Amino acid sequence: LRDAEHRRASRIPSQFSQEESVTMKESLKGAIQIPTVSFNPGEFNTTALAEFGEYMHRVFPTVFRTSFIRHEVVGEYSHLFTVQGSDPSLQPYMLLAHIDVVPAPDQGWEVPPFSGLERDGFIYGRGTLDNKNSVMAILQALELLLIRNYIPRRSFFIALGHDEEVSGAHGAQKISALLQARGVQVAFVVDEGSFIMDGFIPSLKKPFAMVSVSEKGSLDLMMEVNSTPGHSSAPPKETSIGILAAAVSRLEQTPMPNMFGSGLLKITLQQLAKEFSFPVNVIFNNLWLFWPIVSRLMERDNISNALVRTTTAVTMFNAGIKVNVIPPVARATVNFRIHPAQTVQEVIKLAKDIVVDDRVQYHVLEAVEPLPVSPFDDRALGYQLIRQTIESVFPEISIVVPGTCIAQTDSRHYTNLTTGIYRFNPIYLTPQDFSGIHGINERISVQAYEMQNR
Ligand SMILES: CCCCCCCC/C=C\CCCCCCCC(=O)N[C@@H](CCCCN)C(=O)O
Ligand SMILES: [Zn+2]
Ligand SMILES: [Zn+2]
Repeated sequence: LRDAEHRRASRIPSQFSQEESVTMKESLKGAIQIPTVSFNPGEFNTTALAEFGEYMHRVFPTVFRTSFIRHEVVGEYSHLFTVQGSDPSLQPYMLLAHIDVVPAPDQGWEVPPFSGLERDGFIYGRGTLDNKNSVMAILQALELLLIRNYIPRRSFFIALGHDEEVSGAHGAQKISALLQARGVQVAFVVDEGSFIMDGFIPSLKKPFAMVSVSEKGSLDLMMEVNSTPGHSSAPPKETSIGILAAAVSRLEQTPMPNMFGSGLLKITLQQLAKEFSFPVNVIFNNLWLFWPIVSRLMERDNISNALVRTTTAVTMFNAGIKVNVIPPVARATVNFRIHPAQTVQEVIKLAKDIVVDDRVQYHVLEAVEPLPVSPFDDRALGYQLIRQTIESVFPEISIVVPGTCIAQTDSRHYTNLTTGIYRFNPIYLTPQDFSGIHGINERISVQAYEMQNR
């Protein structure tokens, strides 16, 4: 297609037809109803994952029968689509999303977490934000474009992992190795991991788009205390549970150092400065002077605190076998999210220096270093394309800033294919929405989902 024709053919109209709107939201609901839960590394709901594969064929028939799209199943349940563009001189890019979700017990939900029910303009359910919205929106947009005779100029890949929530070892890692073996290099990758932030900074009323150009590392550290079991009627002064509880409490009470001065956060705030009125704009423009006060303020809130330091979350604690038996062993697992200015080894040392108890043994279950910073200057193709796309789809958004993703994403498995790794979901997110991710009442507004399909 010539350029003008191509532009005409490839454009999705700003309004979807009534029928398209209904189809797209019903398709998302159907996806939520398939419980593709990842429980532990290597422990997935394989029946649901297989069903999800069949479901995609059913709701996106055009994607699967288009001659210039190759579909491959990788690692049994992950999916790789290669969409061949008309201009082979352009380096391809890649869109990522994941099919699996974290578990969701029914308690506390307004509607059952795998019902996909709609209430007051929202679709509820596990995966509506993390991350079946992206899986479905990417394929839905492609389906609609293909129906409108779209042929892309630039080739691209769509990689849908099935075990992101437990490591990505069977999905993303295998897809990345497969593409590397084929000699593929991509211009950039776009994954989940950031949003249009709405209400995250109290003095900023206007939402802003944050594209994550880096990602915190993580460390799952299991701490173990052993003690001699015996009759609880003649207990020792401290049990393994007591010793471990004290160690864990010291970790919780002693936050890791504030790293505000090192890293991207200063750039994020400087770029945001013009969105604020006096005096915050002056403060953000002069962080060399005001950083001590700003870094203190950021510590007050759980989300902004996660941007200034390595966080410590005690997520598992197991001990005891019977009420009248002194417990032989107590184990706790601590999940650290490592600030990009620190390393795994530094965090292990800091943890040991805080606990200072040689009765505690440490076992590293999983460790990932923080990710490098992807380019976000004027010549960075991926960043600039994402920025321009945000500005055109959301004209009311006046600023796009680079940031750091506080969670982990599958994109970390693709550093062998590109240096341009960007994390952004085109959705408005409030702090309340954020609490639904891995929490209760995860939901997406029908309107926001429709926008994600543009
Ligand atoms: C001054 C700016 C304030 C901005 C505040 C930023 C708020 C951050 C908001 C959203 C980030 C959410 C990211 C959602 C992605 C979730 C991905 C995820 O759950 N990944 C898992 C992977 C586990 C892999 C096994 N180790 C995870 O990180 O646990
Ligand atoms: Zn996710
Ligand atoms: Zn998640």
